[in-house]
Amino acid sequence: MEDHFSRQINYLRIAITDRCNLRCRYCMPAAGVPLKGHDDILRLEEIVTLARAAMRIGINRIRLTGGEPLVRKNVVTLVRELAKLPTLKEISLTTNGTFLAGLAAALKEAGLSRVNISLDTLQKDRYRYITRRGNIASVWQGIRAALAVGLTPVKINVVVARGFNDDEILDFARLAMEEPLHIRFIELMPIGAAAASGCSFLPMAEIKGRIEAVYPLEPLTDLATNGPAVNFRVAGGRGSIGFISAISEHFCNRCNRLRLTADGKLRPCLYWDGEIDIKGALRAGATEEELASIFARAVSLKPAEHHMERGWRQARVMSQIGG
Ligand SMILES: Nc1nc2c(ncn2[C@@H]2O[C@H](COP(=O)(O)OP(=O)(O)OP(=O)(O)O)[C@@H](O)[C@H]2O)c(=O)[nH]1
Ligand SMILES: C[S@@+](CC[C@H](N)C(=O)[O-])C[C@H]1O[C@@H](n2cnc3c(N)ncnc32)[C@H](O)[C@@H]1O
Ligand code: SF4
Ligand code: SF4
Repeated sequence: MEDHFSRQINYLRIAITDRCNLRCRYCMPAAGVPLKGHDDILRLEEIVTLARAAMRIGINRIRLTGGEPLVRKNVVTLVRELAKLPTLKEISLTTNGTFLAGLAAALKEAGLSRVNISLDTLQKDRYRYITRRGNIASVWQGIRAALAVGLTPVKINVVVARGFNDDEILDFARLAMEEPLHIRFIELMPIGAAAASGCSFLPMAEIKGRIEAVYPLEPLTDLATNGPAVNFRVAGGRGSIGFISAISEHFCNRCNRLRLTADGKLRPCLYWDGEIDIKGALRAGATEEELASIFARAVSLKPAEHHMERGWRQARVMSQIGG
């Protein structure tokens, strides 16, 4: 369905849980966030019903996120049920990768198309510092498993902050030379815990400049995605590189998405705080057609662009929105 700014909205990001086994400094406070009660979270069959309704307004790609989507029980069953939706073209997943090794084969078999895996450092001790508890070896096992079972292209999400991990930009670029991985450098957004984390913004032009000084980049258009990244091939490399510059060069003019939070709110935009309580309508007995009209209303409320320069005054943190 087209929105008021002639953008085709065909992609739904579903946060299937607000829980996470990690506490990445730019995403969540150390103590975590107050979690929703069991009854407040959408049940798996409710997620499938809402996804089916979303298909009626032209959604044909779904990404599961969170929180950490792989801590949700029965995530494989959810993927299997979603994969049965006749007009769905793709189901993908954004994960921290720590539980992926044990689930990759089952997820692939259930119908998952591909995974994006978050990894902000290649250093063991720094990984534990950034995530406040994670074990980097488990992420690498997840990456290897994803490649082995064909959850490809495997994309690695690297949020870059000055003085935090920017000394590893070239190490990540080298990874794109050596491995069949798509490495995406992401500008830090001032959402949720980011401001209080002490992490400081590094503009994409600087990140890209540092890479290009060593590794020549050629524009790449054939990567299967309409997402926010601008992509490049690294001359002579096995992988590729993408840049997600949400602040310095935002991509809102080609926005294609809606978000559904774990507690059943539709968010027309990552940044704006306007939310529609679609869970309330679902539990009050709305028909699929009525639910589809709520999705259509969310599309009609999409803003032209974000205003992250105004900072963040909302109660939600990134893990509650799904990124
Ligand atoms: N500003 C903004 N950032 C987004 C949006 N969608 C995703 N991001 C950010 O982009 C980064 C990567 O997100 P992913 O979950 O991997 O999703 P994606 O980049 O859309 O995925 P692909 O379909 O593989 O391109 C995260 O930091 C997200 O918060 C968006 O609509 N607006
Ligand atoms: C909120 S996480 C949820 C999925 C999963 N737990 C993971 O980490 O991939 C989704 C994405 O948002 C990114 N993210 C979180 N906070 C961010 C921020 N302040 N700015 C930019 N990206 C952020 C994460 O790095 C991750 O790639
Ligand atoms: S970025 Fe993902 S893994 Fe890290 S705390 Fe947020 S939700 Fe958890
Ligand atoms: S910030 Fe909002 S309008 Fe911009 S790309 Fe993200 S969801 Fe779309």
